[in-house]
This record gives sequence, C-alpha cells and structure tokens, in this order.
Amino acid sequence: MLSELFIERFGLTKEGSDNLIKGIIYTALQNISFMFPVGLYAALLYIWINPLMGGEIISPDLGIFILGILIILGIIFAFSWKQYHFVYNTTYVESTNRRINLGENLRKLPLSFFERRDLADLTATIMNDCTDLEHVFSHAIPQLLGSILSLILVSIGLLIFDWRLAVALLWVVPVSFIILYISKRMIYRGSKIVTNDLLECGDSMQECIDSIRDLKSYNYENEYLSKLNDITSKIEKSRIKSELMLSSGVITGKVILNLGIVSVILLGSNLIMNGQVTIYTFLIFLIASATIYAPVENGLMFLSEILMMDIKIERAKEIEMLVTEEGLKDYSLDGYDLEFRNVKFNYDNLKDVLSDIDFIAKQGEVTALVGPSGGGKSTVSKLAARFWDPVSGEVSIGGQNLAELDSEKLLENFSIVFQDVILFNNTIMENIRVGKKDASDDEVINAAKLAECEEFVQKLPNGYNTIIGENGELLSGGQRQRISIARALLKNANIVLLDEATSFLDVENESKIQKAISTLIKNKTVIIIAHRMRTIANADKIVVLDDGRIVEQGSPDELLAQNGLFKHMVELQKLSGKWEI
Ligand SMILES: Nc1ncnc2c1ncn2[C@@H]1O[C@H](COP(=O)(O)OP(=O)(O)OP(=O)(O)O)[C@@H](O)[C@H]1O
Repeated sequence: MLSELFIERFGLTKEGSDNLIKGIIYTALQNISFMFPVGLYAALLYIWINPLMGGEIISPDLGIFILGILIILGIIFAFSWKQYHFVYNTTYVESTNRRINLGENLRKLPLSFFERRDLADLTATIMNDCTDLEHVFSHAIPQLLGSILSLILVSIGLLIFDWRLAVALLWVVPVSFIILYISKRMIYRGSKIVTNDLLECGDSMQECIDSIRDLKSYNYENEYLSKLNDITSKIEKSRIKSELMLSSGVITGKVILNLGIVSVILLGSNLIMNGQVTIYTFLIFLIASATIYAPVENGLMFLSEILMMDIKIERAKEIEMLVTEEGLKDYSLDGYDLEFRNVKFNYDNLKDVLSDIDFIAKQGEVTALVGPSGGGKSTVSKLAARFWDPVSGEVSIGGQNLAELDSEKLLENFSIVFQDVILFNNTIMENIRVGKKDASDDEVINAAKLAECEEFVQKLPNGYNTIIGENGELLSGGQRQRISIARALLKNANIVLLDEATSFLDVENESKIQKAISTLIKNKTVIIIAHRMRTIANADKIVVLDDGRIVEQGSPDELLAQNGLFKHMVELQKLSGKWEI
C-alpha cells in the first residue's frame, strides 16, 4: 500500500518505491542504533547513582563496556551502510529514469507542443527540478519517515518505562508537525511564485543572449537590462517571502518542541516530590529528551522541503501525463499524392488561420504555395508534415489520413528544407549526414557537391571535418541553406517540402541550386513556398493563399490569364526588380 502511495504521490517506479521503503526502514533502524549509546549512559548512570540512592556499590566491568561500544559501533555501521545503499541507489536510479522518461515523452509529443511550450521551462524541469527531487528522495523522505518510525518504537519503550513522563516528553512532537502541515498551502504558494519568477528570469536571460545583436544595434541594452534587474529583484523578494513562510512554520514547530523538556522537568520534579518516580527515571527522561528531539527537528526541516517539492513533482508529472502522439507504424500508401480536404485550422483555439483548404499536390508535380505574408503558406506546409493536426477536415498522403499515422514513421517520407535552418555544433560531414544516418562519406560529399557546398567547404580549415559552431555560427545564411538542401538531397524522400529554401542565396548560387533541386524533386510530391516568383515559374500548380483561404489555384499560365492576385503579385515583383535606391 505504501509502495502504491509513493508511486502515485512522487511518481516513482515500482522498484524505486520498494527500495525507498527499505531505505526508510534502514533509516529508522539507523536512528534507533544512534540511541544505543543512551543505553550505555543509562547503565553507567545506574552504576553511579545506585549507591547515592542507598543501593550497593557496583564496580563496572571495563571489558564488557568496551565490547558493548564495539558492538554498538558495528550495528550503527551495518545499518548506515544498508541505509546508504538503498536510499542513494534509489535516488540516482530513479532520477535517471525520470529524466529518460521525460525525454522519451517529449520525443513522442507532437512538434506543435514545442512551439507552444517554453523551452527554458522544459530544460528547467528536466535538469533542475529532477536535481531538487534527488535531494528530497535521498535526504528528506527517508529521514523524515525513518525518524517517525524510530520515534514510534522509542516512544513505545518510553511509555512502558513511565507513561506519564513519556506523554510529557512526546506531546510536543505531533503538535509541531501539525503546525507545520497547516502552513502547507502557504509554503506551496510561496514556492510556486519563486518557481515562476525563476522561469521568467531564465526566459528573459535566454532572450537577451539570443537577441544581443538586435539589442546592441538598436541601443536597447540599457532598457533591457533594467527589465532584467526588475525581474531579478522580483525573485529576491519572492525568495525572501517564501523563506519567511517556510521558516515561520519550522521555527514555531521547534519552539513547541522545547516545551517538551519544560513539561518533563515540571512533571518530573512534581512526581519526584510525591515519591512516584526515582531520580534515576527522571534523569533517563532528561537524557532521552536531548537525543529524541534532534531527529524530530531535522524531520520538521525535511517535511518543509517535501512540501516545497510539490510544485516540482507536479511539473514533472504534467509532462509525463501529456498525451503523446500515437499512430499507425505499419501502413501502406497508394502513391504519394498529398491531399487537403476541407481543412480548417487554428493555433490554440484562437482565430481560424486556415479555412476551407482544398487542393491536391500530385506526385511528380511541383505545387507552389504563394500569397501575401501571413496568408497561411507555412501553416499549410506544417499540416502537410503533421506538425499540427487540422481542427476539421483531413490531410492525407496516398489515401491515408495523416492524423492516424505515427509521426516519426510518417516523417521518413519527407525531406524538408526550412527557412530557418538548424545546424548542430559538429562537423559539416555530420551535419549533412543527419539526412541519412548510415550514409557513407562519399554519399555525403556527393550530396554536398549537388547542393553547391563544395566551393565554400574547401575554403574551411578542415574541409568537411570543420566544426561549424553552435547552430553553424561560422557559416553565412546562404551556406547554411545549402547544407540543409544537401541533407534533403541525401535523404531523398518521396515528399519534398521547401519553405523559402533558397531565400538567402544570390542569383548565381540560386540558379545552380535550382538544378540540384530539379534532381531532388524528380517523380516526387513537391510543395514549395517562395516569395520570388521566378523560383516558382516552372511549377505545375500554384495555390494562392490569402488570409487563410485559397483564392486561386491552377497552372501559372491559367492564373496569369485570370488577372487575379497571382498576376498582381507577379507584376509587383517585376516593378520591384526595376527599383533603384
Ligand atoms: N505558432 C503560431 N501560433 C499562433 N499563431 C501563429 C503561429 N504561427 C503562425 N501563426 C499565425 O498564423 C497566420 C499564418 O501564418 P503563416 O506563417 O502560415 O503565414 P505565411 O503565409 O507563411 O507568412 P510568411 O509569408 O510571412 O512566412 C499568421 O496570422 C500568423 O500570425
């Protein structure tokens, strides 16, 4: 039962929960073993006090005492070793499992999730929250529950010894815990505010670093830094407030604990005067009060830590409970025609971004999406690769509804070149090999040559083995785009999505790459988004999107003849070609 409770409350695995219970039992045994020396003190005290109370003089046997000390040390060592083994093994294995589970869950989430959820927040949950939980599992939970368990056992012994003094000694323990527990809501609220403020600060720091170029070029650093200062001062205030809420509960609990010694002295002296207890019994309770409250005081601290952890456990559970995208892994496609049927879509239930989208991008043809900025072109391409699912209607390839397919398996059919290329801090060779994990070096170099990478790669110090820095910082926009095109060439999938794939290239390189792209798209289903009309001049079909609706579709010649938005856009670009600055 306790095992199920830990699984449910702290999100542990069955094995972790069982080991934690063993850890708690050994913590209790360890705490009890720490009290064994009290037995030795009691025996010594008895030897010393017995003649004072009219008893006979006892001469202590030193050998037995030394043996007793050695046995006690051995027992303490054995229990501590077991406690250490179960508690720390559980903690770090569970922490690793939790991180792996979170990572696995994130991997299975739809890509749309990552557009909605703040990345600093996710990193904080996986790294910082898990580290904080490690501390709670390795220290707070076993120590708190172990202390309670050992306290119950010792209390039984004390109650048998003298129930009146035992009650005077122990009444303060439940009262102090109850007082701390009552402040639970306050502690939770405080730690939630601190967590949110820390996240806000992390976000702003990241934004500041990401946008340092723009901040400098617009002389906006001072304004931004003053915003950061405000956020850090807010953290300072919320931390102080949260610590105050926490310590007020803990300190009140500790003060109440001290009342226990007072009540033992008051009651004990009264009982001695009435001849109801011996001085020896009274002194034993005074010694016990010195040892018994130390783990309880620690327990109060640990309980407060556990109460503060609630928010972190909630955040980790929230990710673990997120609905992951499941779908068919084994499916067969009847060709690679990509069809949008009566598709409606919006982001987060806000205003509809796409309505009544109906078109087919046929295999072996190039379908170009054009239209004014914000018209919905990129959104259509995201739906085509199932980054998002439509609100209503259906997107299908080869007759299969994409919403029923497993995203990872589905994306094996896609080569995508995004406008904002993401590169890894690795060599050019490995960055291109992302397109096909098992590609040989020759295959990679061949794809790179087709994408016109050869010329700039040869100028780099280590050629294809040059490390290109975080997100390819050593490369220009056009070079990054060429690497991304080389990846797509290497992957050679049946459906190709090109979102402004050549926007950063100059005219000479663009026309060279167009040749490579022509090889890439042969016999494939191609959707291309481009603002430059010459890029799509040879498309088989043009779909014109304006304000989330298809306003025209057909071949370039048909659309030019219609005298509509497409023709207007072509004419505007011809005019802009003649601009002079
Ligand atoms: N992640 C998002 N969350 C909320 N709204 C979004 C998101 N991405 C895009 N939008 C909105 O959806 C609409 C269509 O955007 P989309 O990027 O598809 O247009 P586009 O035609 O590709 O524009 P552009 O040519 O400027 O790239 C816009 O109004 C945009 O503000």
